[in-house]
Amino acid sequence: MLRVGTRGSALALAQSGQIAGRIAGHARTSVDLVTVRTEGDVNLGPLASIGGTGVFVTGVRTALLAGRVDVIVHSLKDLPTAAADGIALASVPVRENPFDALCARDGLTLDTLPSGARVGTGSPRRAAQLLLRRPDLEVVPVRGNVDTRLGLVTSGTVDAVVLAVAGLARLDRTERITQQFGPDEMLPAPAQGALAVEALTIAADDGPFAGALRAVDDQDTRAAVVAERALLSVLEAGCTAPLGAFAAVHDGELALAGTVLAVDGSREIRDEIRGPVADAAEVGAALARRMLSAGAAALLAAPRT
Ligand SMILES: NCc1[nH]cc(CCC(=O)O)c1CC(=O)O
Repeated sequence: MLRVGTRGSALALAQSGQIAGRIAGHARTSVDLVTVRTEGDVNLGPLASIGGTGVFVTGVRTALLAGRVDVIVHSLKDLPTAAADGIALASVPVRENPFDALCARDGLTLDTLPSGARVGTGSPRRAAQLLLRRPDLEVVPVRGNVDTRLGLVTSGTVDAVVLAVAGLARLDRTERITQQFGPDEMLPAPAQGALAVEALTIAADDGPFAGALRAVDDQDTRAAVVAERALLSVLEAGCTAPLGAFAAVHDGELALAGTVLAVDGSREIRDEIRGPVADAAEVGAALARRMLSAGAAALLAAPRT
């Protein structure tokens, strides 16, 4: 039996159940999904005021450290960049669609939304990139799960919301997408669309599920998210910073694009780099240093309103 710790949201259950089934299949065993309620699920205040996205992770990690579960599954973009003592990133499964999508009323797109249209997002990164291209839009802060946000469009509270394609796909809601953004329109959050499977370090190296965890690990996805998260970490930007990053492996080479913006979309520092897949962390750090030379720190330090 593989005991899998996860948050209890519909999205978390959908993605944890799927990857747990793959790991258990390799280990020829069954799955017990153990749901953990976290501070981020209970407290629906703005994320920045309750300790950032780390609030989703701590409770689930506690279950792992206490031995109540064998592995835990998170959205990798919700995982703080700092490593946790005794816990290993045992597996990074192949990433699904990493990009964001507009889910608007009446089939509207970023180009056809009327001036003053209300677009719901709680993400400074999404807000800044929307306003960079359409300063005439009104960004409305929203929180809650994927269906809650889609419901705001249905009810007419907002004209559109921006959500990760991966989350919409895992919940079978892609029919609500009116425009998929490419990297030129909106760079995703570091590691968006990727999952993280964590295990105790000793178990990841040598436990009964070590082989199965290695079998579902995808090296190209791991290199891409390592580069994206190295950029985030060297820029010392938290999860609420207006920062986007996207890396992919092409012909054996890693290509990474990054952006840092003023929250109101009035300024952007954007750059791209290529480098060896084996040096993913250094590729991300090198791009971060270039962006810092171009003035990124001033944008990240700007007061958030
Ligand atoms: N911020 C919450 C969150 N964390 C992970 C996803 C799903 C997409 C993913 O796996 O990155 C979402 C929803 C969203 O951003 O639309």
